[in-house]
Amino acid sequence: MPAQRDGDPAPRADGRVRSLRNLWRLRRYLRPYAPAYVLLLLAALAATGAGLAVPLVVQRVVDGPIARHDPAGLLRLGGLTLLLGLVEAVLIFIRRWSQSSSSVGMEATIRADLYAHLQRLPAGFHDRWQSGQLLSRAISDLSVLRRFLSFGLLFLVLNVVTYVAVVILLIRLHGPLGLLVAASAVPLFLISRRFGRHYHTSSRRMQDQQGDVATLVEETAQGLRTMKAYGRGPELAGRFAGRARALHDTGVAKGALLAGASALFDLVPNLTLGATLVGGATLVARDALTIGELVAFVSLQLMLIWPVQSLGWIIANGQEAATAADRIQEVLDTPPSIVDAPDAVPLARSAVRGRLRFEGVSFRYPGSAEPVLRDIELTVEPGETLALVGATGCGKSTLLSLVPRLHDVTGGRITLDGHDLRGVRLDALRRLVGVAFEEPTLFSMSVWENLTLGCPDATDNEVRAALALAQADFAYDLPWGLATRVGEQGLSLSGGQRQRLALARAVLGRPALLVLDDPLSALDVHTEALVEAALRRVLRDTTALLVVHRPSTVALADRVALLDGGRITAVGRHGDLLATVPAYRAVLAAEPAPAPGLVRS
Ligand SMILES: Nc1ncnc2c1ncn2[C@@H]1O[C@H](COP(=O)(O)OP(=O)(O)OP(=O)(O)O)[C@@H](O)[C@H]1O
Repeated sequence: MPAQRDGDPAPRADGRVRSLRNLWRLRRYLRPYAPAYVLLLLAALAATGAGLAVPLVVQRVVDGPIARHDPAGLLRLGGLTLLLGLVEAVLIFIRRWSQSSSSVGMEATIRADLYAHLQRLPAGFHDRWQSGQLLSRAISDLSVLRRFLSFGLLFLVLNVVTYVAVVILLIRLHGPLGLLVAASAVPLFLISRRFGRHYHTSSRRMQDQQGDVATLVEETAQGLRTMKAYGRGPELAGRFAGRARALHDTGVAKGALLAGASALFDLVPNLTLGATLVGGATLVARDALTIGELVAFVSLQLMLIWPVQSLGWIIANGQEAATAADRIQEVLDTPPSIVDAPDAVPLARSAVRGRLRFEGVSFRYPGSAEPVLRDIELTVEPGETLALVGATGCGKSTLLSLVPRLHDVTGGRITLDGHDLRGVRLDALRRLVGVAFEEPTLFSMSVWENLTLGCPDATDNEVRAALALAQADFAYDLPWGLATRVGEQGLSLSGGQRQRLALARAVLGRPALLVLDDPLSALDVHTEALVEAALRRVLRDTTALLVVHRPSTVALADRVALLDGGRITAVGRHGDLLATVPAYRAVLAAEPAPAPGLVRS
């Protein structure tokens, strides 16, 4: 669910139909398992048939060998009953075995598709969606679907078949009594419809609330240190308790709905059984029915109790699965907006000189009224290093994010050696561009894997050179060297260490374009000087765009561009701008900002 829709959703009137349609759309995942499903359905139906045959054999035992005192006949029919029981047990084993392997396989395939799709979705999608909502869809919604595919769906088919078969047998045994049992389907249908409607609303609410709780737990785990430092534990605990209580209340309401429906599903077959017992006994007294037929009738009717009683659970499971399918399709139906154009070209590293041009570039975040960037005209020549300077929040990181196409421009175009970036294959573009963000994210994998993320075939020497450049040789001294697994988001490393690893990752493989967001901000003065000296060597023959906050880092750049109010208001050498542009001086030297109009454009 997008972040804006935090809280209880308001299910729309057509919600149930849409959910069921979404459940039906997942049938493509069933296809590879069709043979297994046919096998398990046949096994289940045969097992039900064997089970249904038992009361009919019992009828023959009562009316035949028992009435006629025939021990040989009793032995024969007793043996047949035993055989039927054995066959039923074997068939149930086959059903359960093939059922669990198919449903687990389907769950894994849907999860893999969901994960692959999440990766294809642009950064803008992830900005809007809470990660807990995505987590709960990938984990708990898929488990609900697995349960439905392995039990709910099967028992829905099986129970309907059992119900119809038993009713036909009952009508054949005694027409009027059989029709009485058949008539009990009417109240069952009405109860099911009403229950299904209410349960759908509750289950959607509960699954969304589970996502909200997952989001809060995830945020708390990530921001634990900030939370503790500010002593906000009790407040967050209060917020968590509120959401957990809402989830609990929905769960209780859902449970109450299921309990009410289950009681009715229990009552209807028992009332019908009472009525047929009275009617059947009367018929036996009038010799219109044999005792054996009555025993068979009642035994068969008893076989309806479980299918009807389980109806509440099956409907609940089906509704939850439909809601889960709805929530999963909401993600799968979001089209990846940043994709390869049909005629996209794969630019090879060797063919790239590295002339980067922003031509009338504008950018507005989805849902925002105002553009963050307007009419950006900027050229970075091959091998040149251009620093972007500007007040906080003026759009520097946004401008950088347009180069590897994390977002697409909403106006104008960006070209690399004259090629519009949207016409370059994404995989090629992302190999050409080395990126280090302001917040250096490391994944919970080894240092080596983190470093070679964009360059999986890097050699030992290349990695060593990148680490040396970023002054990150400390990685070799970690307990297992480069094989050391860094914790979630690299939290076991200091901010400066993480930043140096992220810088090494960006420069590894000598990309044609380097895009660095304040790459030295977390380093001490001494390390900064060392990294700067090494970086200067790399930057000599790489086109680079750097976001810079500190005057010391500006020294790395050949030219500087000042971003102000979403526009480039000055471009030039650091010394020149410092001397002639008061706004530039204000940003870098913490002088008071000049009045508008004094800025050179
Ligand atoms: N995902 C987003 N959705 C909507 N608005 C955003 C998003 N990310 C950033 N913004 C807005 O865009 C503007 C520019 O943000 P950006 O991060 O590019 O600024 P910045 O110059 O890099 O700031 P800083 O120097 O503090 O890092 C800000 O007003 C910010 O609120």
